[in-house]
Amino acid sequence: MGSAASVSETTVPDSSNMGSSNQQGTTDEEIEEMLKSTLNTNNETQDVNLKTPERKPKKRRQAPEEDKAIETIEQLLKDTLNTKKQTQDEHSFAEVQETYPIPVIEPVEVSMAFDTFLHVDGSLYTCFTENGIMMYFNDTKGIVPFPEDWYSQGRFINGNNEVSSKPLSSESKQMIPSLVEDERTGGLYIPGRGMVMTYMFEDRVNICKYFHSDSGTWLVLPLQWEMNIDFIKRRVWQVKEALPGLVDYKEITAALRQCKYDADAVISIFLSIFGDSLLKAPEGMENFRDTNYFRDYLQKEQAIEDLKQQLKMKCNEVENLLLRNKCLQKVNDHMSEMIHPLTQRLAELEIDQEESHAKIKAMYNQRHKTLHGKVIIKKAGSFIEPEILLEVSKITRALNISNKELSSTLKIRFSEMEFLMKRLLNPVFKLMEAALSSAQELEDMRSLYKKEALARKVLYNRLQEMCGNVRVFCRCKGYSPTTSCIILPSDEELVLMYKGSKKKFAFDKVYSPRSTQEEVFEGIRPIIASCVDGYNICILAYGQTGSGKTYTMMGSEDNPGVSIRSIRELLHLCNERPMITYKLKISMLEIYNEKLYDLFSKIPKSSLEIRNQGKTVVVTDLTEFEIKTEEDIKSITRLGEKNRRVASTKMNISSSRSHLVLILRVDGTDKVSGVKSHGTLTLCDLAGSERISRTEALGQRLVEAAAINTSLTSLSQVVFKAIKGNALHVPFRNSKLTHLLQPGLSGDAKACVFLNISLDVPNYEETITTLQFGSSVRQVALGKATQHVTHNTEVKSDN
Ligand SMILES: Nc1ncnc2c1ncn2[C@@H]1O[C@H](COP(=O)(O)OP(=O)(O)OP(=O)(O)O)[C@@H](O)[C@H]1O
Repeated sequence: MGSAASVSETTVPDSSNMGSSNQQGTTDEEIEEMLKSTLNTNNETQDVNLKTPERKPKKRRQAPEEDKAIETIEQLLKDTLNTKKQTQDEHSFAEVQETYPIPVIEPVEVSMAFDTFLHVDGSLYTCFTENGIMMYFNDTKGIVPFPEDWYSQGRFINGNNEVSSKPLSSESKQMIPSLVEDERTGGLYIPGRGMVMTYMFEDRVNICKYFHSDSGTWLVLPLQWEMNIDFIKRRVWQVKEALPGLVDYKEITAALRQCKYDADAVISIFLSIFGDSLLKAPEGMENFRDTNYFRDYLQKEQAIEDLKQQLKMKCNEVENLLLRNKCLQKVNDHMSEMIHPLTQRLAELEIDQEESHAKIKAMYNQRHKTLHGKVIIKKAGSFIEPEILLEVSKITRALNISNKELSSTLKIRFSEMEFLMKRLLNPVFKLMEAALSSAQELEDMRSLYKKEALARKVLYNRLQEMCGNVRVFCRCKGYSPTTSCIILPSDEELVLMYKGSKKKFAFDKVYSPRSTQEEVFEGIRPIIASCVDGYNICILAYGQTGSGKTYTMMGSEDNPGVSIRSIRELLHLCNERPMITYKLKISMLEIYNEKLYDLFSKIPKSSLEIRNQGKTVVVTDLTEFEIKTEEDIKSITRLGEKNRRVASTKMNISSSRSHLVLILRVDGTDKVSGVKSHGTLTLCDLAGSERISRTEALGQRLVEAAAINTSLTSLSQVVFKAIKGNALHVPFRNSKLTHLLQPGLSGDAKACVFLNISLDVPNYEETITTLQFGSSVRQVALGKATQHVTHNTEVKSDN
């Protein structure tokens, strides 16, 4: 804003006028800088004067004293600087002053009164009165007379912010001296405005600062920047709206800053200064008259921002639409692909339809022609209504279509099947070839198997033959070192000592009293296997009562004997040969008093008859049970033992007085070769062999003993001796026992005899009898064993 000021010679800078900070402690550099700036200011003033030639003479003319004073100061400063350069000393300004004291210039009351003229167009001019003529500083022309017509086009403002249509300087002269005396008064040349007086007012204002991150401090915001703050913008706009005559936003912002950003205060100040002239916009600045301009600008800015957002959204939408379009394009392509065959089909159908129409038309025409002879047809009763004809034609068409579709589907299916058949044919051929070769292989293996099986049997029996068809084992019971009469020097020898004499016996195996049931069974296990191959086997236990025959043959449930183990072994062997189907049948009988009793019979004591059937013997009505499992063995033997007649004697109350015979028939059929085999295992627990005199039997017991003796004597003296002597006739029928055992004791069988003896001296007589029996049996050669096999259901036996 313009301000009235007076400049006198006293305002020339000196130490006292440089501001409080320059009074003390100012360095020489600072002083030098200050002096230079003062000089520059003067130079600038001169420059300005040079630039504005009109002004120069006026200034000289107006203030020769001032020029003189300036020259003096200039000279003084130059001298000071020169001296400083010469001495090169860093003396303080005070020292310099001391050395070169500045001459005191008496203040001359030469003052100029400046007024600021504010033109309605918003321009500010500095005016002053020279020789009664109002002059002003023109930026281009320099100092020129104040135009008369401007008086009505603006207002004068003095230092007290008083506004008038006439210059006020003369009126405000009274206050100038007071300002001149004040330390806070200063002068400043403003290009285009001239020399202005400045005064440091103390006032409290709001200051808009910004944070300077480099220095970390708050700095005052430059005016130009401050104008861009929304808060300021709104207030500027408020002022501008109220005073359209104001065109300088910077000026308004500065005023706002001074008035603590109170827009109303600024408006009132401007109004008080410039009056009503600011209420309308200056000519040529109509745009500013539009009070809504600023608001519009803000609104437009906002609108632009909104539009930008909308544009962004639209862009996104367009992008989405493009994507969708792409997808739709794909769908469209796909549909087009699908439509193509359909269109073709439609064209075909249309052709069909046309053909059908033509046919119908032809038929209709035909019918039309026939209608002329309607009477005749009607009479003939064969007239067809056109509607029916049309319906029939429709159905025919539909049928034709479905027929075509069906035939095309069938064609496709046929081609598919043909393709599949072609693919399958190869593997099928390969499979057939493989099956044929497998069948061949199977056949080869079968014949090989037959050969192998036959060879195995032949070899096995050869081995058995080499071992002998009759084997005698001796099993001893009860041993006491004091009372024993027997010594066992080896596994196959036995020495009987009595009254100083020694008798040595040799058998296939001698089992000591410590031998277990398992060990005893192991001795006959190889012979049992022959039964499965179709041989007759006979196992006997011979010995006096209580010598352990029943123990050896039957044993107990927990510790079974030879019979039970043999049946188990047979069962096991049968199951081991899956290529042969076996049937294992068991019967149990006893021979008591030369009579046979079926121990499985439901009617006890029924006597059985023995009949010869060729080379074999058959017991009539003998009960047989099939054995499939071990459980069967247990339950069946339990049943037999239950029925067994047991009579007690003096020597052994649990001793049996009958011969117990178990007969097992093993019938096998080879699944591969069809060969059938028939083997028999006869297990016999003979009755006690003791002498009658020792048992002291009487009555019934004596009859029993006599029967037992008969059968045993027959067994030892008749059968084995006969075999040994190669007699032409063997009297098997002398006793029921030898008759029943005939198949197992004949030349084609294999026999095992267990001699059960007691080692105690009191049993010496009976023991030696048993051992002699065994020895005589061992001498028997049974001849070559014969296998009972049937080839192709034909029975072959070479007895
Ligand atoms: N080797 C042995 N080890 C242990 N105990 C045995 C042996 N031999 C037989 N015995 C036992 O001796 C007793 C008589 O045996 P066992 O009944 O077998 O004789 P036996 O010759 O069958 O008589 P019998 O002719 O009167 O039937 C039985 O209690 C039996 O358990």
